[in-house]
Amino acid sequence: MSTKVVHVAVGVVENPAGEILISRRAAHQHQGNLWEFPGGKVEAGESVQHALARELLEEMNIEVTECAPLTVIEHAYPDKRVRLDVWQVTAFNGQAKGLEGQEWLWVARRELDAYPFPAGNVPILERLLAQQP
Ligand SMILES: Nc1nc2c([nH]c(=O)n2[C@H]2C[C@H](O)[C@@H](COP(=O)(O)OP(=O)(O)OP(=O)(O)O)O2)c(=O)[nH]1
Ligand SMILES: [Mg+2]
Repeated sequence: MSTKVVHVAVGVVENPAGEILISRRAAHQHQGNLWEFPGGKVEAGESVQHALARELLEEMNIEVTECAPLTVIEHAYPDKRVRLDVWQVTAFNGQAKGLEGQEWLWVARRELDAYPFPAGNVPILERLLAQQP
């Protein structure tokens, strides 16, 4: 396996109803068919916050206006290492849309564990479930 770590900006977007935005990875993608928090690779020379804003706009029509770092997770899949730089998006403009044709949903926090996510997401899910009032 390559020792290169893929740096990924990941957004946990919460709406005023307290629901969280999840989307489904396409079958052909790495960790295909699993659910994810929208986001994508940080490009060379780009800040994580910029990548987060760019990816959420490109994938979900969400314009980030307020965000805060939540956690950073390093995970090695059999074929790829990732660093998930996870941000909580607490304010945004725009209506969510699957701009890449992907399925997406607003989900109540306590229902997040009903959706299959990549193994690297386990610590994020634990954090979010622990945060609920
Ligand atoms: N966006 C996102 N990626 C995740 C999550 N969990 C997880 O392991 N990943 C992994 C899967 C991929 O290997 C990588 C993200 O890459 P990506 O395919 O979304 O990147 P991208 O949006 O820039 O897409 P592309 O243009 O390269 O196809 O991080 C998650 O919750 N959200
Ligand atoms: Mg992506």
